[in-house]
Amino acid sequence: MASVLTKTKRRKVVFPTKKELAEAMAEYTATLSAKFCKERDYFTVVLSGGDLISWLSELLEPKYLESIEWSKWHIFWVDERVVPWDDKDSNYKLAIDGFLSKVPIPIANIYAIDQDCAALGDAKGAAILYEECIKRLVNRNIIRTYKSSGFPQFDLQLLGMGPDGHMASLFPGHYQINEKSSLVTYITNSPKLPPKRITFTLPVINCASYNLMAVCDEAQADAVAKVFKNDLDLPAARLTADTEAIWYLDQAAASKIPTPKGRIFSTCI
Ligand SMILES: O=C1O[C@H](COP(=O)(O)O)[C@@H](O)[C@H](O)[C@H]1O
Repeated sequence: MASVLTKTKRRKVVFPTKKELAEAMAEYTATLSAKFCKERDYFTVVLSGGDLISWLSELLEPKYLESIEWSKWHIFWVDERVVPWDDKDSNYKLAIDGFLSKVPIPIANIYAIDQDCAALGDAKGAAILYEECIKRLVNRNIIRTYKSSGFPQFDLQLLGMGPDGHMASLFPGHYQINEKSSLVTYITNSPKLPPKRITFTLPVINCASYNLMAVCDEAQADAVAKVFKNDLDLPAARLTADTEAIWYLDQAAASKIPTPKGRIFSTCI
């Protein structure tokens, strides 16, 4: 598969509180769910780990729980820690406990890291099997492909960023950020524990139709400011999308980005 870089501009919305950010993220997700379920009968959603999962609980409000066509959702992970499924560090466990067990998405539509590789700590094997899983779903037309490139195109990815500017398990200064041909790669010396992880590669991440990056708290403010100064040493600064790459920030996370005076909500390109 040839590598692809899309060029959608980065946009941000700053919310006064985390709660308002979470509400907007739920509304954004529900709107896209309606669009894609209507257009193609499937909605492919990619989750990350971290704080994001707790914010997703806004989707458990009755207005969403009752209206979303959950049976059409297909769930993937942008990155996963290579630990047993029931380990406290597992992104799968985090999402199951905090969100997926509370919505009627068919279990067959939830595509976790291979259970045996996870239990054995086999990062390379897990990456190979996850890539094969994605390719099978492309062949079944559950996942679309990006134009003529053959790269998978997910409908919506919900992403987070660490204080060092990592997104998914693509870390600053680590070679995985430069991978151009694989769909899924792995790392065995992640600077953030646990050390073994698998991750979508940048071309896959940037092929998604919609990428929503949600970041809260002051600990991330320096990294957010660097992203908005286009410091490409930070993997998160390389985030684009086919249709929209949008950053949802709370005021603390956005506090070091210079903004015009007197605006609480700001949107900039
Ligand atoms: O390790 C990880 O960190 C990032 C960021 O997490 P956050 O708690 O700072 O939001 C997360 O997006 C990624 O999926 C996870 O594996």
